[in-house]
Amino acid sequence: MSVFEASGVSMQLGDSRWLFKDVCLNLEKGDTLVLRGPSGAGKTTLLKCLAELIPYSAGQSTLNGKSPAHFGIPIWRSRVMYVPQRPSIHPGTPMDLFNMAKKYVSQKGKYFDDPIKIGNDWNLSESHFHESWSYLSGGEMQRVSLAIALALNPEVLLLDEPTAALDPESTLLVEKTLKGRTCIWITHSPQQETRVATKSLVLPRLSSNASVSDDESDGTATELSLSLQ
Ligand SMILES: Nc1ncnc2c1ncn2[C@@H]1O[C@H](COP(=O)(O)OP(=O)(O)OP(=O)(O)O)[C@@H](O)[C@H]1O
Repeated sequence: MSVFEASGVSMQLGDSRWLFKDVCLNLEKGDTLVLRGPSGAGKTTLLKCLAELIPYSAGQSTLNGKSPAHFGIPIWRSRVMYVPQRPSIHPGTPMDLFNMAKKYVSQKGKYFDDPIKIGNDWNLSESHFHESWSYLSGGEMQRVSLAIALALNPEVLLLDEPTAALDPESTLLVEKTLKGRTCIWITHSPQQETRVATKSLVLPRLSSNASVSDDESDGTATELSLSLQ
């Protein structure tokens, strides 16, 4: 059985144009599905829909055969976790965020990894996790956020250009760590797709002129916030 399945996922914009229509995908354990397509095709929006961070027009997803309603939306978001390309700036330190997020995702038998250990593999030091977010560079922030998401051990990671801010060396280190994680991975790099994909999906651009903000969060989207947008 697939770990994660989505079928018929569609998003119609306010002026009735379709951003994407009837998206179907499935992930077996350990799959990396690369999601690519032109800018504005709706890749980020699709990941947010799959994480149940924003409402969508049609379609459904299941995790281990069970619907978001079965888990409840906050638990779903902790199991099917969206990791934004650019994390928002948070108050406090990355470890404050990790400790806060742990409380939200805590379930019986839940196991957490150490984000600092993960970060060490990516040339980050412990101090990066204990200083204010605002002191981190873009690339440090991206790795720290990703390390926190990994340490929370979601079943499915929804990765929005997870190495976009990284140099080539860090990119390869992150790819190595992510190998074997069940994930959907947005990238614009064909080379990266060749390295990481076990399957691919292209989202075509249906709507050429979408302009409304995509911030339709229902307000509870970010309790966990690695979905921190
Ligand atoms: N609810 C909405 N109403 C209207 N437009 C929307 C809505 N949600 C998203 N859009 C628009 O749809 C487009 C798709 O945005 P999205 O960020 O998902 O694309 P993308 O494929 O990830 O692009 P990129 O590769 O540039 O990151 C954007 O123009 C966005 O503003």
